[in-house]
Amino acid sequence: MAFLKTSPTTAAPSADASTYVARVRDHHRAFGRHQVLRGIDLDIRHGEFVALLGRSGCGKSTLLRSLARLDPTPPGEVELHGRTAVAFQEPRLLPWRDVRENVALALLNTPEKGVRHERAEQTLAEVSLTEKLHAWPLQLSGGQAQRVSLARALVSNPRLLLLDEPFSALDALTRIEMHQLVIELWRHHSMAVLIVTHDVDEALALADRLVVLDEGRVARTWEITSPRSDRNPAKPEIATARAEILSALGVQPTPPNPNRDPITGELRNRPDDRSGNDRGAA
Ligand SMILES: Nc1ncnc2c1ncn2[C@@H]1O[C@H](COP(=O)(O)OP(=O)(O)OP(=O)(O)O)[C@@H](O)[C@H]1O
Repeated sequence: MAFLKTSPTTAAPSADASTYVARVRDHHRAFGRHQVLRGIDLDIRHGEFVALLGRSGCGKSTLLRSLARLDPTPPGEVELHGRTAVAFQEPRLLPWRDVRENVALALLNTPEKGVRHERAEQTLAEVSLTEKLHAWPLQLSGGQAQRVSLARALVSNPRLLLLDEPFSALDALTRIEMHQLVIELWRHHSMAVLIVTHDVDEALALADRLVVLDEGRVARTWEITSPRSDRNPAKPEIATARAEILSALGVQPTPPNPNRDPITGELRNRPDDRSGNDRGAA
């Protein structure tokens, strides 16, 4: 049974306009004489969850900004079929607006204030923040602020949600909660997601396809076919992909510890624990 399929191709399989939400073709981007993107080819299909990895400074955020239309892109290089929205590592909330207003501000094209507020309230309920509608951003925890940021991105019902290292400032347990939340939101909204992350395990836990950038191009992609509930890093298939991805990133892989809980990261059995509590029925 193939849990995991690795692909040596340099780009995603091509798709026609009805199947992709974004198509990037031979995309270049330079800052002065510094050429950052050198011919990116990437398709993102509707409803797909893609993780973008690469060494620091390789151009991940630059590509994300092109997809978000935050930077100018040459005609034909970045084609989008549907609305995009972005959430960044820092929640970037306006401190002088309450939580509901921060989310409603993403609906500037909706003239009726009551409708904006109603949609903001619905989206904040999806991220379990109904009780914080009238809180100020400074009163929120880091995880709550990031939930507001997600709600602000989702309220316009994007077809492509772009996440730029959204969880890297959060503690381990909050990150796990946020992973579960993002998967729920992704399923519920039937949108595509592109997440930029440095964390290979996060990418393996979340994404259907992992894309590694190197020297301004797509160096390699991995298609992950196993269900998310079955992506234990100790499994040989996942461990192999992990090692390949780390190698593509130029990192010496460390073997996964079979005694470490894949979800919480905690050690389940110490080496000297001979109680057999965790061995199950023979
Ligand atoms: N507005 C800008 N002006 C000049 N140089 C820029 C600008 N934005 C990005 N760069 C440069 O482009 C390169 C790629 O930056 P980018 O932020 O896309 O990398 P990254 O892969 O997201 O890095 P990291 O993982 O560290 O966040 C870097 O060398 C960066 O200094």
